This record gives sequence, structure tokens and C-alpha cells, in this order.
Amino acid sequence: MTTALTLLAPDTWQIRPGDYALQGTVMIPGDKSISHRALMLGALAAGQTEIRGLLLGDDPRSTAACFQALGATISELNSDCVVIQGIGNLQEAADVLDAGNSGTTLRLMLGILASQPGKFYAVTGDSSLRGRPMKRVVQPLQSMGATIWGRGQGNFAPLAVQGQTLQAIHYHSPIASAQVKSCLLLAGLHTPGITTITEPALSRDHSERMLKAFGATLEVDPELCQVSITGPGQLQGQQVTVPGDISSAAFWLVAAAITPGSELFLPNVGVNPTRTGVLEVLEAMGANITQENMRIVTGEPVADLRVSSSPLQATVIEGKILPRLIDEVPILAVAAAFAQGTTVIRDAAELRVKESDRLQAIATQLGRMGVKVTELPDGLEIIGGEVLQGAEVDSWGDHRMAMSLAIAGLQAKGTTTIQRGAAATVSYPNFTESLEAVLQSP
Ligand SMILES: O=C(O)C1=C[C@@H](OP(=O)(O)O)[C@@H](O)[C@H](O)C1
Ligand SMILES: C=C(OP(=O)(O)O)C(=O)O
Repeated sequence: MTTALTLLAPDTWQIRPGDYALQGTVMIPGDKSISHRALMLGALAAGQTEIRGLLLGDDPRSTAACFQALGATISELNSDCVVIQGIGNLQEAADVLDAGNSGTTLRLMLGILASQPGKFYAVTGDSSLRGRPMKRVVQPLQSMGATIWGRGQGNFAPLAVQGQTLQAIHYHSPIASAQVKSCLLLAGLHTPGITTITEPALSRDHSERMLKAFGATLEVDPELCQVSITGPGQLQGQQVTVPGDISSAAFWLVAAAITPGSELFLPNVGVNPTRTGVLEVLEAMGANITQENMRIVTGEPVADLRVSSSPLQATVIEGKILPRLIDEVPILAVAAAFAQGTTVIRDAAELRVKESDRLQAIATQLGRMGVKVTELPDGLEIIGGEVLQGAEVDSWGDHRMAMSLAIAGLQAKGTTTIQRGAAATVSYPNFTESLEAVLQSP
């Protein structure tokens, strides 16, 4: 077997396309959103929490380090069983809390910190995170009475937080964001009264499911996209089993769909309906995907996925499905490049404030590979079906871009070199090993 992937340097990936297919089983690493929440709720809960299947990526590691600094006892991170002894009353941390590259860590943690009376905290992140907007959580927290300082009137980390007892509010969020919703739910957990959040479309509901499982008093109305929490509440430690991350499975779904002769089995993937937009879009494009053995694990729907290659057709992705596939747009853009016809993605302006400006990153990097991509203010237009050319591309330090470009390179003509591929470890620590393991010569 000729291997298609070479690490020129730990951070530089080279993909040489060849006459191979993708075959076998890929064990998908733990869901990143659920991993963050399990660590945070475990840290806040009375007693012991055990987490099985935790994602060992850089982002959950940032969360674990922050909550250790706040006084929780967290065993060494591993995917078998992480044990947390929670601390209801968080301490002040001796140093600045560093969320690294993780928007989820910083935004959810702000809700927790702002509602710790009498405590002072400083929080920051890497250069990408310091450029991402925090006003979306800072402003509603301020209307609950929170005291938060930072550049751009509290929009950018580093931020300083003076914790206090907040007032419950009903917040109508202008964006469908699970990070905004979860931040306010976590603030509401420590706030007397009923804190309600209404969003314009339903975002992922992992916080709601897990807060309920840990004993919080929550009322959820998915029709109204509304959730209320009654505070103050005391969480109790639980056993959490984290399913595989559908956002990580998406790379294999597209890789197998576009590579002739491929069939992959992806056991144990989370299929929470607030996350399965990617399955619906790929199926509408003609992908061959089956869901087997559907079950509920720690309150979350889980299934085994099977995918095999098939021709893809262009589609339109817009409206309320966007929050249900927001992190899959880069890899869906790759699918679109291999689909017959013109795919249009709209209502995706949120992608401009992720780890990179993903609309610009996709347009420029797939453009280098010869894909005809037009960047729209809130989306992309992608003319698919032409042969991609291997090229020198860059992940822009964005994990989802690194892996999407690697999958695009598999079916390009000529070698693709991806700079800053190591960004993948943010959400997928052994992506390159898994890719090598499933590449089979016919
Ligand atoms: O709550 C979460 O775990 C996440 C919510 C989404 O962000 P937004 O809330 O900004 O849409 C998503 O893009 C991110 O990867 C994880
Ligand atoms: C946007 C992402 O994560 P976060 O906002 O937590 O950095 C992502 O994982 O694609």
C-alpha cells in the first residue's frame, strides 16, 4: 500500500492522491460540545462525576485546565474514565484563565464566572480567540447586572470579570448560538429566579439535556426555541458517556462519498437532531448514508453510521438548518466541489467569526485548488464537478479547515501541501492516523 499522507513536518501535511479507496471502521473521537459541558458541570456539581469517552483534543484540555485552576479536582484526562470532584463554590484562580483556541470554553465559562459573588477573574485565549466577539455574551450578562471589562467595550479577551449575584432576565438572542444560550443558562443556574433565553432558530441543546441530567430545574420549549432555568440550583455529580462527534464524523462521510469504491463504518456517533443537518444535506446531495442501532446514551441519541461512495449533486443550504450544521460548512463545501452543479450556501455569516473567517478561508484555499468559489456576504457559491488541482494551501490555523483541505486533496490531481495541519488537534487529535488506517489500495 502506498501511503497518501506524509507529515513533511509535524505541522505540514502532504496528500498525494492515488488509486485507493477508503475502507474499514473509524472510531470517532468524543463530541467536543458534550465534552466541554461534562467537564464544566462536573466541576460545578456536588460529589463525583465520571466521564467516559471524553474528547482529548486541545479545546476540552483548555476547559479542564481552567476548571482545575478554579478549584475542581480533575483526574488525568483519558478517554476511558475521567473523574471529577466538583466544587460548588468556585475559587478565584491564581492566574489568568486561558481558554486557548476554544470559543465554547470562554463563552460558557463567562456565564459561570460572572455569577460567582465577590470573586474576581481574568480570562484570555490564543490570538484567534482574542479576535472573536464576546459582546454576544457580555452584553446579556451585563443586562443581568454583570461587571465585565475588556477591549472594544467588553467585546474582546482578555476580559476581567467581577463576579456578583445577578438578576434573572428573559433574553431574546438575535443569533441562534448554543454558546450564548449555554452561557446564560449557566449564569441563570446561580441566579435567583427564572432566566429565559429565546433564540431565532434552535441551536444545539446539549446544555439543556445535561443540565437536566445533573438536576437543574429547566423548562424547554423547542417549538418556541425557548429555555428557562430556575436558580439558584445545585447540581449533583453524574456518570456521562460522550458519543462520537458528528462534526468529526462529517470528514469521513464526505471522504467516503467522493472516493469511488469506498465504504466506511462509523460506530457510536451522536445524532442529536440539533446536530444532524449534515446528514440531511449529504443525503439530499445523493450520499449513501445509513443510521443503524439507534439508542439513547446519557440522554443523547446515538447511532452507528455507514457510508459508501456515490455521485453527488449540488444543493442549496440556507435558513434554519444552518445552526444544525454550522461547523460542517467547510467539509460540505468540499462535498459541493465534487458535486455536479452549483451549490449555494446562505445565512452563514456566523462562519466569519469562528476560529478563522471560514467563508474567506474556504473561498481562497479551495480556489487555490482550482474550485470556482464565489464568496457571498453570508455564504458561498461553489461550482462543482471539475477536477481539483493539488496545491499549496493553508489551514489558517483552523482545525476544521485543515481536515477539510486534506479530504479535498485526496481526490485532487497532484500533490496538496497543507500548512498548519496540526490545528486539527483542537477537535481531532489522531486524524492523520485514522486517515492512513482507512486508505486502501484496490
Ligand atoms: O456550544 C457549542 O458547543 C458550540 C456552538 C457553536 O457555536 P455558536 O454557539 O457560536 O454557534 C459551534 O460552532 C461550536 O463549535 C460549538
Ligand atoms: C467553532 C468551533 O468551536 P469554538 O467556537 O468552541 O472555538 C468549532 O469547533 O468549529
